[in-house]
Amino acid sequence: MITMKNIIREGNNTLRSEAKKATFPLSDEQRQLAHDMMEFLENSQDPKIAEKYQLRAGVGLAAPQVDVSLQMASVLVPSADGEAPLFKDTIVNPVIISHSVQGAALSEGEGCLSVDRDVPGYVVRHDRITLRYYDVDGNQHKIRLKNYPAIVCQHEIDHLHGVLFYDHIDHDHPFTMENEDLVID
Ligand SMILES: O=CN(O)CCNC(=O)c1cccc(Cl)c1Cl
Ligand code: NI
Repeated sequence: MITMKNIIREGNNTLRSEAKKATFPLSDEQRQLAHDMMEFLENSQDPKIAEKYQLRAGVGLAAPQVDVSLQMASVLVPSADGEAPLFKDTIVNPVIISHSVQGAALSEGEGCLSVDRDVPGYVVRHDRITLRYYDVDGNQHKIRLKNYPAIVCQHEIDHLHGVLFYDHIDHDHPFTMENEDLVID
């Protein structure tokens, strides 16, 4: 199972590299990694398991964060009411093919398992995206996401291109937003 010791931190070059595009069929090792990444997210969102293994909670995890330079990220965005997740899948070779002009940022800012410090500020992203990706079986998907799930997928896609959330924060005006941009609770 993946635990915090498997997650690389700032200073490791893999985190700032362009991850390699996956080719299909994925190797057994790559399929196992996808399983392990999703399992980590489920574990990290279970208070008992997270406490037992000292896991920081996450709603996404990208392969570069476990030192694998591959364009693959698992996303598990729970719903507020404990029903079906807002989005759950492992996205391979994801591409944002269109997006809203309107931006959005989480009111709480963002955090990252690869960044061992709080970096306050609004991370302004696209509020709505059309995402094309492949699942681990090589099936192509084209989906539209908005608000929280859209923001999480953008955070993960950034990891595949060596970008970290605080790269988007304007450190002179960390909590300034354009008029039309949304602040999401
Ligand atoms: O790349 C994934 N992580 O670093 C896992 C830890 N961070 C989060 O779960 C997280 C927290 C807040 C906002 C966003 Cl957008 C995300 Cl993604
Ligand atoms: Ni992250």
